[in-house]
Amino acid sequence: MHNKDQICHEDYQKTADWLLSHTQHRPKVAIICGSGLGMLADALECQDSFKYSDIPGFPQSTVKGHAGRLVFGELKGKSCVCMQGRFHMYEGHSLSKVTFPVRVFKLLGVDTLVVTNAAGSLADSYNCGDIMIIRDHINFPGLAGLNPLNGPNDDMFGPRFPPMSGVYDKSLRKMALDICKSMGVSQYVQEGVYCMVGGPNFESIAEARLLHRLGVDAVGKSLKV
Ligand SMILES: O=P(O)(O)O[C@H]1O[C@H](CO)[C@@H](O)[C@H]1O
Ligand SMILES: Nc1nc2[nH]cnc2c(=O)[nH]1
Repeated sequence: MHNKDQICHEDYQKTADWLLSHTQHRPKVAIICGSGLGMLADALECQDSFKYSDIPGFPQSTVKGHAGRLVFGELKGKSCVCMQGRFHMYEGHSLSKVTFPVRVFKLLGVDTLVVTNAAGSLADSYNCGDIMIIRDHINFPGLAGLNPLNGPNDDMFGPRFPPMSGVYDKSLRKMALDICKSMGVSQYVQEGVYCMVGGPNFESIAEARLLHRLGVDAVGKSLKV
């Protein structure tokens, strides 16, 4: 049994099957391109690209500047899939819609997810335009009970009580930092704690102070895990 907001396994599978029958790519890596990063998808070679509105079951992007396209292709010879635009809670999507693509990616065979988004920095040492690699997160809506994992658990996607202690893979974080060093841009790269808030308003000064005191380095309205 599920209510009208809940999405069942067959719904994810239908979308995954549609995609698998419309592209030869079999990506192991998915990249969610946040605001301003959609051009990364344009760099993929041998592209197969689908408008979200053409993909059965896919939510629609309403944010200005988000192209609303799913792009399959090769990056440095590796097959990957990029979301040009993500879904946010403040757009009115249920959390199961916000996370719908990630579960579809799992069914496509993806085992590595790269999430990116625009965020506001709170750490004293950060400069405007810096890139922060996420080491850990605080999911404020999640702490208050607004969690995409609410409802019956689908064991195919993971356990009922998933640990959150190692979700931002240490070796991938090190790899990202090493690459930035080799490119000579490591002075713009930080590692820190990301906090998700519901939005759509930006934080008040008191809220920003509170988050800073809680150890938040960057804040945004994009759900991570
Ligand atoms: O990069 P995306 O996912 O668009 O999200 C970021 O940009 C939005 C507007 O500032 C916020 O939702 C923030 O999290
Ligand atoms: N302060 C702040 N800056 C942002 N930049 C992009 N998203 C956000 C946000 O949610 N808060």
